[in-house]
Formats: sequence, C-alpha cells, structure tokens
Amino acid sequence: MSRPVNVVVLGAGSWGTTVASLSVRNTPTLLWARDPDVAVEIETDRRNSRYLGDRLLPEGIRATDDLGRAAREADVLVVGVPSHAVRMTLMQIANDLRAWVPVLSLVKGLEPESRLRPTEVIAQCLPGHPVGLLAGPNIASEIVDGFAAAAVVATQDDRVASALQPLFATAVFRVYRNTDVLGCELGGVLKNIIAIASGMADGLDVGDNTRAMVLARGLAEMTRLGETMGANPRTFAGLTGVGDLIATCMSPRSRNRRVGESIARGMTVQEAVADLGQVAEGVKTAPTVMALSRDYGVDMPIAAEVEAVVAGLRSPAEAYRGLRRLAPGGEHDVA
Ligand SMILES: NC(=O)C1=CN([C@@H]2O[C@H](COP(=O)(O)OP(=O)(O)OC[C@H]3O[C@@H](n4cnc5c(N)ncnc54)[C@H](O)[C@@H]3O)[C@@H](O)[C@H]2O)C=CC1
Ligand SMILES: O=C(CO)COP(=O)(O)O
Repeated sequence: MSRPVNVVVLGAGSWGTTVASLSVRNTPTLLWARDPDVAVEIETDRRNSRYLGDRLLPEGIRATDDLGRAAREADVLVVGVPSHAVRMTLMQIANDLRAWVPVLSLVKGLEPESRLRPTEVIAQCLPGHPVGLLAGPNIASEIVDGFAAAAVVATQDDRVASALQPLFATAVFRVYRNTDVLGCELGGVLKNIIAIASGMADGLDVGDNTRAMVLARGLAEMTRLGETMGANPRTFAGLTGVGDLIATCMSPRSRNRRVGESIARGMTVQEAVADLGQVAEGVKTAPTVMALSRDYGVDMPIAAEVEAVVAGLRSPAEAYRGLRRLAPGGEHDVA
C-alpha cells in the first residue's frame, strides 16, 4: 500500500491556515508558521487566534516553525505567504525540497521589482518543480466556518491538477481545474485593485450603480490586460476572474475592500493598512500592475486612479471625479 501524500503549507496567516484545514481532511498536513507562538497555538489549541479568531481547526492539523523540516516533509508544497515574502522564504528551502514535488501558490500579488507573478517567482527559486496555483472566490473565515465555496487548481499540465484536486476538495469545497495559469493568476491579483476602488465607492456612499460600474468596467480592464499578456479571456468570466472579483468587491470581510473604504472615510493609506493588521495585496500591487499596463500598452483607468490614491497623490473623491471625466469609448474596445 502506498503511503499518504504529505501536504505542507507555508504561511500560517488566515488563508494558509484555512487551506491546511481543508487538506487535513483528506491527507496529512503540516503548516509552517514564521511565528513560533502561532505554531504552538495551532498544535495545542487547534486555533490561530491572531488570524482566525476563536474558530476551531480540524483535528489532525500539525504546525511547526521549522521551515527546513517542513520542506523536507513535503510531497506537495503550498505557498501561502504574502507576495513580498515568497522569494525569501523559498530561497531558504531550495535544498530541502525533494525533486519533482509540486508547488502550489495561494498568493494574489506581484513581486514589485521584477513584476513577476508568484508562480514565476516559484519557478525561479525552485527550478524543475511542477508549479501551479489554487485561486477563486475564497474569503478565508467563511471557508473555516464551513460555508460552501469553489476554487480552481491551475497547472499547465492538467495531469498535475488532476492529482492535486482531491487533496483540497471537501463536501462543501469544490475544486475545478484550468490549464490557463496566467489567466487564473492574474484574476486573483487584479481583482484586489478593483476591490480597493469598490471599497472607496462604499466609503463615499456613492450607491450600488456606481459599485456595479466599477465592478463591470474593472472586469473589462482585468480581461484586457490578461488577454494582451496571453491569457484566455474566458478565464476572466470564471471563478478566478469575475467570481473572485464579486466576492472581494462585495464582502465586508475583504481586506482590500476595507482598505479602500477606510481611505475614503478619511484614513491615510498607512493608517488603513495598520488598522487592518493583515495583508491587503492590492495596495503594493497597484503600482506594479500600472507598470505592466504601460509595458503592454493597455488602458486601465480604474487601476490608475487606485494607484494614484495609494500613492497619496489623489483623494478617493478626486479619483471618482477623474473617472467621470473620461470619455467612454466602445464597450469592448481593447485599449
Ligand atoms: N485571506 C484570504 O481570504 C485569502 C488570501 N489569499 C492570499 O493569500 C496570501 C496570504 O494572505 P493571508 O493568509 O490572507 O495573509 P495574512 O495577513 O492573514 O497572514 C500573512 C502570513 O504571512 C506571514 N508573513 C508575513 N510576512 C512574512 C515574511 N516576510 N516571511 C514569512 N512569512 C511572512 C505572517 O506571519 C502570516 O502568517 C496573500 O497573497 C493573499 O492575497 C488568497 C485567497 C484568500
Ligand atoms: O482573495 C480573497 C478572496 O478570494 C481575499 O481577499 P482580501 O485579501 O481582500 O481579503
């Protein structure tokens, strides 16, 4: 009889802990926490109170603060640290990971200097390993609470996704597959910026029509950039595109949406991020996305206004006035 597959999740924030609590229902799972106190609390109390409050995690979940040990145990490695920490975390384990171990990213941000997507950073740090991602409309706390949700495992080789799919699926967590890694990954990255704009709309009390406009035109921007970069435009109509966009723009629990709302209600960007105490990837990713939009010659007016707001160059009210001044073109114009 073959032994079970060991899933190792790096990053015991809200999402890494949640994904570990899904996979542990199917297979042995070890979670790496940078903070030893978090690892101890997960092992002894089955809670991660810093990120998931009082919620009880499933039985069998194990945690460690020993990164090398975690990497050596992995048959499947899941990367759940924020985008700014991916490279430095993986460089430390390049010699600990066994050959061919598949690596799955949960990360929804870009590396600022290189403009690389997380799967590209992973491929650089861990050459030779199959790389993919798990993404979709997945607000962590709702999934730990047991509400139904769905996600996509995206890998270039569909056989790898087929092998990974059952490790994360549960009776209430449906896992689909997609071979469009670029499209799925960009959806998760870009929706964070539109969610900041949506939060700003909420903070300005501008109404649901405005919010729907931001959502629909935001999706148009996401799809334009994705298609120009080589993604399948249909991917943006799926779970990792419009699905994640809706969840993040509408949910009171979305950190990116909350940052936008806090800024519109008068906080500085720094105050809004500090108040959150968790990662809001869209804040750091907005300038990198705008650099990409310039590289590829793609017009992204909503992202441009969000970039100006997070850089402190415009207030949310000015950003919305700026958007109103734009002359609308054809609804499906590509530039
Ligand atoms: N929370 C959610 O609902 C979802 C989050 N994501 C994505 O998952 C990624 C991780 O986010 P969350 O777990 O939500 O963040 P979080 O803010 O809840 O936790 C961040 C975790 O990363 C660790 N960390 C921070 N800096 C680090 C460093 N330099 N080195 C090593 N570890 C470090 C922290 O100690 C903490 O454990 C992000 O890219 C996020 O966009 C994706 C889907 C859902
Ligand atoms: O990606 C997410 C939901 O799919 C989480 O969004 P936030 O990071 O804005 O909370």
